[in-house]
Amino acid sequence: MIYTVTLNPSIDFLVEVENLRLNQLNRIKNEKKFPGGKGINVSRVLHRLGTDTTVLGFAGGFTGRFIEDWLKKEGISTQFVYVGEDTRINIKLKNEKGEETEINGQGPFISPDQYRQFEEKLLQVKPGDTVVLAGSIPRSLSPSLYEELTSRLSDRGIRVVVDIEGPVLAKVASRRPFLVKPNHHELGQLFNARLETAEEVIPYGRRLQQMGAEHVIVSMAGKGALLFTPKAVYMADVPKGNVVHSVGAGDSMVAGFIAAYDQSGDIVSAFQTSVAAGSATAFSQDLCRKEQVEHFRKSIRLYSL
Ligand SMILES: Nc1ncnc2c1ncn2[C@@H]1O[C@H](COP(=O)(O)OP(=O)(O)O)[C@@H](O)[C@H]1O
Ligand SMILES: O=P(O)(O)OC[C@H]1O[C@](O)(COP(=O)(O)O)[C@@H](O)[C@@H]1O
Repeated sequence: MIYTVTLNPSIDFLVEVENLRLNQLNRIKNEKKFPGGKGINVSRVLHRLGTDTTVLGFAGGFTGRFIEDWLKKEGISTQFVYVGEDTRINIKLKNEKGEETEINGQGPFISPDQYRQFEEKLLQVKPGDTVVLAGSIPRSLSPSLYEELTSRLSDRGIRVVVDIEGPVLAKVASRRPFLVKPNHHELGQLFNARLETAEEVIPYGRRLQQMGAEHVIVSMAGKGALLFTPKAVYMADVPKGNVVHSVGAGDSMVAGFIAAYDQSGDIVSAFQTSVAAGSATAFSQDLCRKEQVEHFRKSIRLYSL
């Protein structure tokens, strides 16, 4: 079973505004609401790809109910711990030029007792299961929580995948997760470097892997993606297409990789599916669908570097 952890879920409020002007009234041209948060997106894509998954995390108020109801309708099992304040709403704003601006909320307060309830549920996982720890850690919880959970779970034979930005990423890498997936900007921030090209990314991807992560995927939006395994480095082209909204594209990569690896045990082929899923989501309003992933997968070329 693949368990995803979203400590800070969200409703993603996608809005399109033409000629956005500050200090004036703007009207929305198109709007959509989706359940969001990295682990939740991973589970939604896993489910679409036919892989069993359970969502863990915290949910509160009317926004928390919106997410839980949506997942239930899609047939995805959830084990949320309920909290007193509302789950956050994240604004994803797109203008007429296709530029995307994100404003993410802080999220509700989690009490020590609520955290204990969550941990009890999480620690029921068994050797052979996969746990995805993804997205920001709420301010009321320990910033070292991902590192601690990665060590505890990995030591028990559980495959741990982590998607987090900031200094926590380096600390988590040293606890030997199965996979980490920063984008090139996040990787650059970690090492205080400006990374734009694959050549620039490669030494830093290697460094992150040498810190302890078994596999590293570095996505570079429309410029391709890199996979670092213990034996080799691979580069993938991304398919060309019209980007509708890239929210959840990175999460779809994580889901595509896990779903394909779960089925085939082949890392390189899983990377191909991962890129196909990322791009299929970027080319969609909501997350990708299985047929799209299968379609794009065929056109992705891989190079061993
Ligand atoms: N312009 C684009 N064209 C094709 N694919 C894209 C584009 N932007 C994003 N993607 C797909 O989404 C994946 C993740 O995008 P990226 O922006 O790097 O990550 P994140 O969503 O984590 O910030 C890419 O590897 C690619 O597969
Ligand atoms: O927990 P964070 O870092 O605030 O990120 C949450 C946001 O990330 C998302 O999961 C999207 O992530 P990606 O675009 O990187 O795949 C949104 O659904 C959500 O609003």
